[in-house]
Amino acid sequence: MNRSRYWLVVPAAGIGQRMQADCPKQYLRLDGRYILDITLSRLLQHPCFSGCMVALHPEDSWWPGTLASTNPRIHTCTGGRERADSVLAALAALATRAAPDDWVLVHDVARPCLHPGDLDRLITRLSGHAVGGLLAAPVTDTLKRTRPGSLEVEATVDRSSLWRALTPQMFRYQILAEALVKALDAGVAVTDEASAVEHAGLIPELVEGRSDNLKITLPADLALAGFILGQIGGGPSVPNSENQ
Ligand SMILES: Nc1ccn([C@@H]2O[C@H](COP(=O)(O)OP(=O)(O)OP(=O)(O)O)[C@@H](O)[C@H]2O)c(=O)n1
Ligand SMILES: C[C@](O)(CO)[C@H](O)COP(=O)(O)O
Repeated sequence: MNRSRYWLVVPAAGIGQRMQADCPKQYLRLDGRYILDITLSRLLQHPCFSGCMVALHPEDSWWPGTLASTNPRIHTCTGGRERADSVLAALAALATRAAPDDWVLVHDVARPCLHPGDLDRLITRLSGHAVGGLLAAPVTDTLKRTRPGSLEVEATVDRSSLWRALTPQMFRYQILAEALVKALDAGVAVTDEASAVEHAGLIPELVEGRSDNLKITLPADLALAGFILGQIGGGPSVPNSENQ
């Protein structure tokens, strides 16, 4: 019987530099709701989570105005300089509650369009796995490689085994915490959890996810996310009951 519990970690300490808005992008609104509230409420609709840790920027002044801040299931910690530092801070904040073999699902606050079917499939597929893995979407465009620092095409790249890494990324607590520390100590660029786990010599598994699990990054992404949410359903507010 699988006795591992499931914890949710949401890195939300970014400043959204590429969005060029007058607030961090997670505090922009879609249909009147903060992106952060939409993302958290979609995740917490799943009944598996024992708790949720959100990493916030040390100078975040928007959080107290969110719906999520009133939810007793959601806890916060101070994030770090890079995304990986924020994830590690959230894992440290969960250290007294999470067991080594428990699962941690890490999901970008900037991905509000996660489909509940994808979340459910990720959890179901990986629950018996020793390490964990991530949602990913196959690359569908023809890919070009340029010469470094130029726009001259050097080659067309074979895309048949290339995937776009999405979130959630789901790993055993101890494996992930140790892998992140090791990778950061080694100065490895850790843009997602899987890259740290790979650096530790372990093999994450991909679970195919929907390509519309968009990470809001540039100004044009905002309208697109609004459209996608309209298609897949915005979802109700964050449920308030704790699942222990
Ligand atoms: N120091 C950081 C940097 C990023 N993030 C989070 O990591 C996720 C993915 O990062 P990205 O899309 O790059 O967000 P930003 O860093 O906010 O954007 P930008 O790079 O344009 O500044 C986001 O949920 C972001 O809030 C974080 O928690 N801590
Ligand atoms: C974790 C991630 O969302 C996977 O696609 C991504 O790596 C976040 O960071 P990025 O700097 O925006 O690539």
